[in-house]
Amino acid sequence: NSSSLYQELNGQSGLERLVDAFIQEIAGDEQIFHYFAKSNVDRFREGFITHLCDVSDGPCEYQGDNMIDIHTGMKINEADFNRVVELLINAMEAEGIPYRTQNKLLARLAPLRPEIIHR
Ligand code: HEM
Repeated sequence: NSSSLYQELNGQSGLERLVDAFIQEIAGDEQIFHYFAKSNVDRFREGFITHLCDVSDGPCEYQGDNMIDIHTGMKINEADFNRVVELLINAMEAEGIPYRTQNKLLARLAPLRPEIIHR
């Protein structure tokens, strides 16, 4: 299969729509929103889009801080990590991304978990 995950996610405009839907999910979630209460949404949006573009083999190189540095001090537990994954799945559902494609993206994000929780 020569088509990249980035293409399956409908490229740059698809990632922009996905991250906008993800931000909506976060904004409406009592369990998670407080983490982002003082964050710059535009910066998060740009960084998260570029990071997803990079991990899905798109034409981007994420040059932001690494996952450990960004999430250090947040003390994210497994339940909250899992909730954020759920919010991302909700966003992918809302965007009509096929189940198989959803799972491919989740499989690329799952290995990052130890860099994000208990920091
Ligand atoms: C696989 C899961 C995750 C990935 C790939 C990820 C990735 C990222 C990236 C790329 C950014 C930086 C955007 C930028 O400024 O360049 C970011 C920021 C952030 N992440 Fe995560 N994240 C994940 C899970 C989580 C979880 C579970 C939480 C909280 C429960 C969280 C909370 C935050 C917050 C609050 C920021 C903004 C920090 C700031 O204001 O500068 N993240 N994340």
